[in-house]
Amino acid sequence: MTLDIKICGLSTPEAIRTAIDAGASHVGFIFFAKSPRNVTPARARELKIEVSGAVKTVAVVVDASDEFLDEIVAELAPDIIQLHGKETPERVRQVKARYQRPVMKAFSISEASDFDQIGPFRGVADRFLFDAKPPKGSELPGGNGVSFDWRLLAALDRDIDYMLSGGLNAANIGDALRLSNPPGIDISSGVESAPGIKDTALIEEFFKAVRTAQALAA
Ligand SMILES: O=C(O)c1ccccc1NCC(=O)[C@H](O)[C@H](O)COP(=O)(O)O
Repeated sequence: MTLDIKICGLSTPEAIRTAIDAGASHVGFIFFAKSPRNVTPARARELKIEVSGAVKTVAVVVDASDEFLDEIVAELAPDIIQLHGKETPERVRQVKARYQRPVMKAFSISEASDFDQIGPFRGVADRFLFDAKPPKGSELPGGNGVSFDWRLLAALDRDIDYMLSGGLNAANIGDALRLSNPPGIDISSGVESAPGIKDTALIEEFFKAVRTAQALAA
């Protein structure tokens, strides 16, 4: 099975090129004003020029209005919309219908019972993204660099398609893959030198660690 790898919160052409050259399958753009990774729809359109081949663009939004999503879709034309707020199954349905694109719904996980939330979204969202619960006081629902217990994923139905997210980095991705064997992984702050600043050496190091872990598992 091919492992999908999403590098999220990209905001420079250099970081996008590095991520794609290293083997990213997905690149994510954050549309959330409070985030250090925030980009405007117009900036995302410029950055998309760097995205080549089969690499998919992901628009990450938090409880976004139709007006804002209209602008993002008009500018970026993302392949996937990632809903990272408190969107309901009905809202996921609306977004899919209005924009005719797959939706990845994010959930915060800290214990096994947190997976109960996904029930009403099964067959509605195209994919899930399982992220860690934000630390107390964080203004960001994602991009916090914290992990949850990856062993919890072992209890999930095998037909659930998801990306593992939250606090991944070159040092821990080997353990994460070994313990959860996910269909996809997602990383943001683990390849940054400071909040919102992607580091090309850390991106390359992350992919190297992924490839090493895959070779060991083969
Ligand atoms: O990254 C952000 O700033 C962000 C802000 C608001 C909503 C979602 C956000 N990130 C979504 C992602 O998909 C991140 O890659 C994910 O939370 C993992 O981040 P990290 O723990 O830093 O690897």
